[in-house]
Amino acid sequence: MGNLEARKLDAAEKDAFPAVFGAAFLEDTEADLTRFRPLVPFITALGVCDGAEMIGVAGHYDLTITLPGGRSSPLAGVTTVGVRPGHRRRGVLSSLMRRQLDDLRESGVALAALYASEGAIYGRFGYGMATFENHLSLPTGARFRADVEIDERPVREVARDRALPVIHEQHARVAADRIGWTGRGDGSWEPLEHMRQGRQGRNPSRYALHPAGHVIYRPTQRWTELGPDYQLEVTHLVAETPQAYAALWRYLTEFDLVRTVFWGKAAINEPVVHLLTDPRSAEQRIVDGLWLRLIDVPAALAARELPGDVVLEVTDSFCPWNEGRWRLSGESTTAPAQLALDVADLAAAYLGGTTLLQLAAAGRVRELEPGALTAASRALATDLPPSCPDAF
Ligand SMILES: CC(=O)SCCNC(=O)CCNC(=O)[C@H](O)C(C)(C)COP(=O)(O)OP(=O)(O)OC[C@H]1O[C@@H](n2cnc3c(N)ncnc32)[C@H](O)[C@@H]1OP(=O)(O)O
Repeated sequence: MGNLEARKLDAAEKDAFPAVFGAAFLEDTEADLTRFRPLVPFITALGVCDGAEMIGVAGHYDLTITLPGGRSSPLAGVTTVGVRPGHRRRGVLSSLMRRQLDDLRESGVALAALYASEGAIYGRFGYGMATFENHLSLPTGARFRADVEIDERPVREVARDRALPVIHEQHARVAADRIGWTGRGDGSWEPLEHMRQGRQGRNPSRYALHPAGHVIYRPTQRWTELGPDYQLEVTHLVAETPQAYAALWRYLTEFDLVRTVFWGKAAINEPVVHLLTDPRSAEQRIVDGLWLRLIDVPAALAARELPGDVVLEVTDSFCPWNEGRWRLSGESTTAPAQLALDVADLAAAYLGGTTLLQLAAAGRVRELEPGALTAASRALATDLPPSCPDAF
């Protein structure tokens, strides 16, 4: 194998991009590639070639993310990372990550985030687990408490093209104050959502609108000797009020033929559990969600406008420009460090999804001056945990 240097792909080279990504995920039939191609124009793509053959790719979308405090920050939504089987464990991914983070730094983006296919891949590149998601299942017929208030205006099934404008408006209003929610301004959301529909034999999505919320879901039809055993898989559920939220869940849990409603991207504190007479009827499993990378530590800290003034000693072996002492405000300092941590752990705590106290309990954060750990942990913590309902 020759030179493994990653480089930016021009428009013509990007034609090869879907086939490499598809090969990496063993999803490269013509139908797979056709579904994926409309996304390519939205992706800033990097590739690694072995001679004339492209063997590895990585890309990103230009997204935004809502930070604690309500500010929206640019976010590189890292996506479509893959190396062809037969070319792995020789540094192709490392070369792609190197180039991607260098390019993003040069373009002035302070944050990158991704969903990891496997949990052991991205920590070495300075990504930390910043949000968690809840694989939540509810049996249909789960009873709501008698005092739950429901916005009784009807929920209606609507065709995709009529639903999307309403969905985008509702999402934008709600996303503005939900920590971790990504913005859809680059136009990639619609082709992404469309691409997922037929993926891995899934049924098309259905769109149900309420005047103050919506749910997008996919049914799976199954019949057993005892009758129907359908599942509804929610992919998006957005409500502008608690009463609309209750209306959407009632809609989902009262479906004829359906036995289970599943949502893989529920929040870890998903309010539906508090609507139920028997909260145990909700099955919940917490897994990692967004992995966040602070590409520019001082800019990222400044964007959060944190209270308190603790001095952090940050290590970052993959992006050494971040190493050094930083105040929580993002200002560089020569004052003695009060807390020492790696950039991946600062990223994990950055949106409030993990606290520094939790990380310290695992030995990942060292307190150098008494009191500094609690002060910094409180400064970064948020009242509600972050979540991110969009996949990319
Ligand atoms: C955001 C997303 O798109 S996530 C999707 C990621 N893609 C996939 O899962 C598709 C299937 N897998 C692949 O295409 C490849 O195996 C990749 C992209 C995960 C890794 O590519 P490679 O070129 O083999 O990685 P590379 O050789 O640069 O490995 C760098 C280091 O990460 C480690 N590593 C790589 N992949 C994995 C893994 N899946 N699990 C654990 N460690 C891994 C390597 O062992 C190596 O460690 P070292 O530095 O200690 O030797």
